[in-house]
Amino acid sequence: MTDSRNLFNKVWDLHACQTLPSGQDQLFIGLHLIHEVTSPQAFAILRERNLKVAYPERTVATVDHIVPTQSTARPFVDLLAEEMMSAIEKNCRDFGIRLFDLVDNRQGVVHIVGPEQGLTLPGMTIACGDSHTSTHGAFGSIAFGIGTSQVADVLATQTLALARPKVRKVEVTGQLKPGVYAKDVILHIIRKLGVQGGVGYAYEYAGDVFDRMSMEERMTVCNMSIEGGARCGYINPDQTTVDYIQGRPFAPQGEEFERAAKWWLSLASGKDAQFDDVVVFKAEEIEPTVTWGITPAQSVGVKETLPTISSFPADDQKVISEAFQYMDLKEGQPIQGLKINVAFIGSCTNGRISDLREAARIVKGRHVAAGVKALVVPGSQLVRKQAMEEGLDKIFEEAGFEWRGAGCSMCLAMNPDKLQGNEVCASSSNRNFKGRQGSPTGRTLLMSPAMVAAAAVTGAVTDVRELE
Ligand SMILES: CC(C)[C@H](C(=O)O)[C@@H](O)C(=O)O
Ligand code: SF4
Repeated sequence: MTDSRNLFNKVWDLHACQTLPSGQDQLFIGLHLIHEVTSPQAFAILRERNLKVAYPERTVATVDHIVPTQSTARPFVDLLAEEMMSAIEKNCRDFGIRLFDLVDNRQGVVHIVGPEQGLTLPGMTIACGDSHTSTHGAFGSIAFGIGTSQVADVLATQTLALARPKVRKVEVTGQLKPGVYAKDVILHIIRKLGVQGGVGYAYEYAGDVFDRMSMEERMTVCNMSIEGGARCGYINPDQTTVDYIQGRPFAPQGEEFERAAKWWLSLASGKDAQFDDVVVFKAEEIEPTVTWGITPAQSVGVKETLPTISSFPADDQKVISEAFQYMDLKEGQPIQGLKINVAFIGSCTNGRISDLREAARIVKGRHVAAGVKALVVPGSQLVRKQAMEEGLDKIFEEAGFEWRGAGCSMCLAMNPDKLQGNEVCASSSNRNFKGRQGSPTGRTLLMSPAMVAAAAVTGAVTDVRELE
């Protein structure tokens, strides 16, 4: 008998304990990841109500947002950061939760660490008090961000009350052009479907382009699902998924692994799988993409000029002109050649080893442009170690980049790494909201790490293909 359910619905059905009177399902959560920003209040709720953590072995903690990337000496200079750090240390101790702290080389950005350690597996439900939890969907899991009170729910019950979203298949067919990366694919999808386009949906990314991608590229795509409004995004598990997981510390081993792998592959949406909606894009139409505005949908191909306000529907014109004003850019101007002040390579979107390799390849033998501050922040301590074994740190440093410790860094600037004044930052991260990078007037241009590298060495937005 063929199963016409897509992966999402198969995995959901397996984890739904019961339907609640509200119409929501009570969903069992296989893996709960926590970090220092959204967990303190949740533990406070537990303490207030005298509750225990139901399955402490199903929660894993790391620290990332507030971690300084230059010196991790304690106590941190920032007292609020020190308070959050001490809180997660105490909470994990008191409630028996595994914590990857700063002296543990498994520490890093939560969405880099889960997959790296083999905690993230296909067919799982994964929750974390962090919107970019969608990253873990790259493995064919249902993975989504939750709010602080839901973090408390998961800690206390290992379940959540949730309404089942619809599922949209987002297909990208054909072959990407050289110089076009996973980041460009997701920026293109968000540009076309909008930041609200995915509201009420889970996205299944399917088609040749995703089939050919490495796990790291798939994570880049799924990471930004939330920026397109989708609750989560996923890619069906295949041999690439299985190969990535094999041998990772928390993954099943030996015969158990073989059994698990068979099951993982069986979860993939079949040919007859049903979807609530299907959209199709052509890979050949995707260009190296750069955001120019204050939402991840406000982007253009590097060879394009910025849009005119009047080309948008009346309803959108206000926010578009607000974007032009904030970014201090003009309608119709080319994006290529726009001067930058800062280049940031890192984050849970693009802070993995393959991202650093690509950026280093562009940087090698070149130098950061005069007046540009450039930093590379590996997503985890293990990514950092791997990069150093490959000599990437030397390539970056010789080119004038700062080589930092692992953390969220300038993606969100809840730590000393911040933009100043109205600096323009070429950034490999995922959000370009007003003030996102730590200065209320700072300006962010999202792009692939290779494009950030190209901008760093030329001092302006540059088509990376011209540096090849
Ligand atoms: C701090 C955290 C709650 C936040 C998120 O939910 O995504 C952060 O990681 C971000 O990227 O904005
Ligand atoms: S790297 Fe950025 S997007 Fe990712 S968890 Fe940290 S702050 Fe959020």
